[in-house]
Amino acid sequence: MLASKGIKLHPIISISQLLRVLQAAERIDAQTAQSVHKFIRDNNTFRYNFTEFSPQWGSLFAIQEQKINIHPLASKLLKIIEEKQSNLCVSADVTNSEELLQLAESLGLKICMLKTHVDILEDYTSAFIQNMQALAEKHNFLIFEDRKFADIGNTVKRQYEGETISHFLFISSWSHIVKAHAVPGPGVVKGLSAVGKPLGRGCLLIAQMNSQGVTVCTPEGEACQTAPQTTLKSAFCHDSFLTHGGDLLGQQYTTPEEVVYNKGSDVIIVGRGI
Ligand SMILES: O=C(O)c1cc(=O)[nH]c(=O)n1[C@@H]1O[C@H](COP(=O)(O)O)[C@@H](O)[C@H]1O
Repeated sequence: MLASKGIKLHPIISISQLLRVLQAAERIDAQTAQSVHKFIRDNNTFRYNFTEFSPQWGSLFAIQEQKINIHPLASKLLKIIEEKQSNLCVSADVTNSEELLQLAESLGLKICMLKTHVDILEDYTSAFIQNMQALAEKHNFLIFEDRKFADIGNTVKRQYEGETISHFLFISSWSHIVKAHAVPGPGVVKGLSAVGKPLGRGCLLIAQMNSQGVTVCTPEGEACQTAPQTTLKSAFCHDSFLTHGGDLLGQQYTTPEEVVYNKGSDVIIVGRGI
């Protein structure tokens, strides 16, 4: 009705955010917030074009449907998503290896991938890696080390095969997938490929980060095209984050609806929200 009068509405805050703010300011109690949430859920008249969740909306599923060859690891990921009916990747940004293993044990059955930042672990050891690999095997998920490589080919190659912080990380020896910024150009993929391809590893190229004030945006298609055909290609181009809002350090979240329905993401990454 408003649109017919030339008035365009733009949301500035979601009801969930509003409830969080009111509750934090002690203007409403938890019970009221919960009952409003329930009311909205039960009376939601907005419907997407899709009637129920289906991972087939993702770009990888579409590529697979067209019978185009995809990276074996991407294929494995799709299989896991289908088998487990889960496209959830948990980002376990903890600093203690025991805590990380516990997370992997308790969430393992429900996720398709576990994303790690081993460079923030205070007690990284090779025994920890072996335990993590055993859990990935047991619960059928992929390990995705979020080492965002962003340098010339020769440097990332060395970082990927070795790299020491307090211990040698040897990321290529245990992580099924790693991440790289597309910004340095094809060299970064070539460098990673030299190490990862013989091991059957995959690489996700970041086209654009979600953080506030982000300055670089590589068009997604372009980012993927710069990956040479002969090297390991990006396993998927989209990833995103659950819930609205953010944090005080520039993080910005979006909703599963937005990332799966509107952007066609294959996988949703969720960290602290879990
Ligand atoms: O590459 C990422 O995973 C990533 C890209 C991006 O644009 N923004 C982003 O937050 N991330 C990662 O996603 C995770 C988000 O964690 P939470 O903010 O706790 O959900 C962190 O591990 C970030 O490193």
